[in-house]
Amino acid sequence: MAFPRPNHPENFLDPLYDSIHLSSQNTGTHVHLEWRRYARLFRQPLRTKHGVWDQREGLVVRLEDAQGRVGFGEIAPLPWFGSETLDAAIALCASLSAMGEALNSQQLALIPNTLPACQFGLAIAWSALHYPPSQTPLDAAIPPSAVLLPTGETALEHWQPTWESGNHTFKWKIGVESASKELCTFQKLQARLPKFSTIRLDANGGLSVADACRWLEVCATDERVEFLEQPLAPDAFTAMQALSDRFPTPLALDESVANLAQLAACYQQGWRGVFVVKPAIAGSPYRLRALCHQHHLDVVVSSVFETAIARNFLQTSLLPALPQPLRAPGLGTAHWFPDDGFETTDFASLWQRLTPSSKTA
Ligand SMILES: O=C(O)CCC(=O)c1ccccc1C(=O)O
Ligand SMILES: [Mg+2]
Repeated sequence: MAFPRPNHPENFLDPLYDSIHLSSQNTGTHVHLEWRRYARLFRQPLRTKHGVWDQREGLVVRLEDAQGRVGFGEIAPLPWFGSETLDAAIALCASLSAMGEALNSQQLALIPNTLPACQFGLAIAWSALHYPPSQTPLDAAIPPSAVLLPTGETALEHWQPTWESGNHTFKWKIGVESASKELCTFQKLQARLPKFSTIRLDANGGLSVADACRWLEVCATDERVEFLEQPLAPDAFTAMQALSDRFPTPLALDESVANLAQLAACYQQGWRGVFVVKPAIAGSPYRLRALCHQHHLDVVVSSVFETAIARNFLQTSLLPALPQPLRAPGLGTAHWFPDDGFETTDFASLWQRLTPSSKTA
């Protein structure tokens, strides 16, 4: 069983479900929470409009119930993208773990929407308690992930191994240097990428309307461009609607839809383009799944550089539960890290290597 069924007690994190079913015998079962910090250096820093990022920090969480069952989860906040901070996540974990025997599914279901990465991380740990993580998705065909290329000219030398490994969708960051310089580099990239590749351009909200138009004019002449992601800042929603009406290349929202409330709001305001969703910072994965089905959203499930714990959940549980057919997920980021042991699917051994939180908090 890859994903809790609608109607199943394990769907407890759905607030609607909770209000109806929290009286079930499940509520009384207490769990014990522990968490440990991790930090991973990138092989090379990632440059985006938001700045230079050189280290991914997060938490691995571990739930154990009275029967000795164990489930691992991961809290990987991205504060510069609008999620809570790592300190806020640690404070929540400290307060939940201090509850001792009083901690049960009800408290986990009450994590506020201001802590979306915590909602996600503890939901997947709860799920893993009941359904041991599998290594393979059960029912759906998951296309190979898009692979994130280095920013700038370095991309020109880095796409080939990806192509040879069978991933033909590339993602490239723009909006970092001047549009003229980046358009020039893009021309070289266009000349080198094979005919049957797919290109995603991600501006991280960093373009002016004028530069976005220059990019979209170029994109219109290259059918390999799948979409232009977040050309303008999130507050320029109306201008992005206007751009998407004016040019043939689809636009995708990312920063604009960092959490579930923003995702629902953009849909309500009429966005029918692509939604790049980062489940690890969006909130409850059950509510995310429900929203995607309810509105038939055109989503790309995207990485926030999580470890194998969160990524395994995305690949084996969430992706198969989303509306099919799927766009290529944006989970091709593991190659950004050296061989540091965080890509293992032996979560217990990963946990063992981390320092207990009493020594770091
Ligand atoms: O979506 C992908 O394909 C890769 C992930 C990615 O680009 C990303 C990773 C971490 C933080 C922000 C972003 C982003 O899409 O802006
Ligand atoms: Mg993006």
